[in-house]
Amino acid sequence: MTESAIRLGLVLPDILGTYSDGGNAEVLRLRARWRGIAATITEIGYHEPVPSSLDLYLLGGGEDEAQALAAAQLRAHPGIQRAAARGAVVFGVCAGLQLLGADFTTSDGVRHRGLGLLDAVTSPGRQRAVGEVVVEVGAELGAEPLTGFENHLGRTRVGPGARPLGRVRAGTGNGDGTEGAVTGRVLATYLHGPVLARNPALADLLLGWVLGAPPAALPLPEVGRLREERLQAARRGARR
Ligand SMILES: NC(=O)CC[C@H](N)C(=O)O
Repeated sequence: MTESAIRLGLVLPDILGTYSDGGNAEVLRLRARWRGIAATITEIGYHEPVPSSLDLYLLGGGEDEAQALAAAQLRAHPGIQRAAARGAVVFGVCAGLQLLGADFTTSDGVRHRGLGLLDAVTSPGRQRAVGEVVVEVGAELGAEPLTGFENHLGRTRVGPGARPLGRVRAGTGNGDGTEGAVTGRVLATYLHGPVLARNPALADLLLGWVLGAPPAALPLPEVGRLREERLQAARRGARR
């Protein structure tokens, strides 16, 4: 990062905005600000140019049709792909995860090309995955279990060019016991919440990638207590 402020890009919030995933940008901005680091959010609307100059791009969830529109738009205006090639961070949620992959097939059976930033392919499952999710993640991603909720039909196969974020302990995730995908600085998950509000360690991991070093600790005991409650509730639900 060369500038003093972190430049966050909220990609197509007008069509990729289900379940308040846009809140992830706000969480990053606040967690930077609480440490005295300025951050700006650029909303990149449909039909607007997609800048390649930002530090971190966020893509949220969306219905099949919105997702197909978004993929076509972002392939035609490859600002994110150019930014990723020079090391910018890209973070996707649900439809965002699916369209960062090589391709995805929507529920009508139509296959769409993705942005090709993740070695992942998505096809429709037999039924929608809806509910709370708990994911165990490894030390390289902070080792804190992830919590969130999911609502998607697609099932995602992560290829050898990427790796899943972790193993599902409750819920469906990718559909094969794994959840999400990561390669280099491109990271994506099925979890809504907004997921970065529920999982501050994941928010700080992304900020650390932008800053070049992990940000200073930010103790917020209330957030920790809420997390513990949600994790316990989801685990209890999974045993039922
Ligand atoms: N919540 C979402 O983003 C849904 C993604 C995709 N349309 C699916 O159903 O699989």
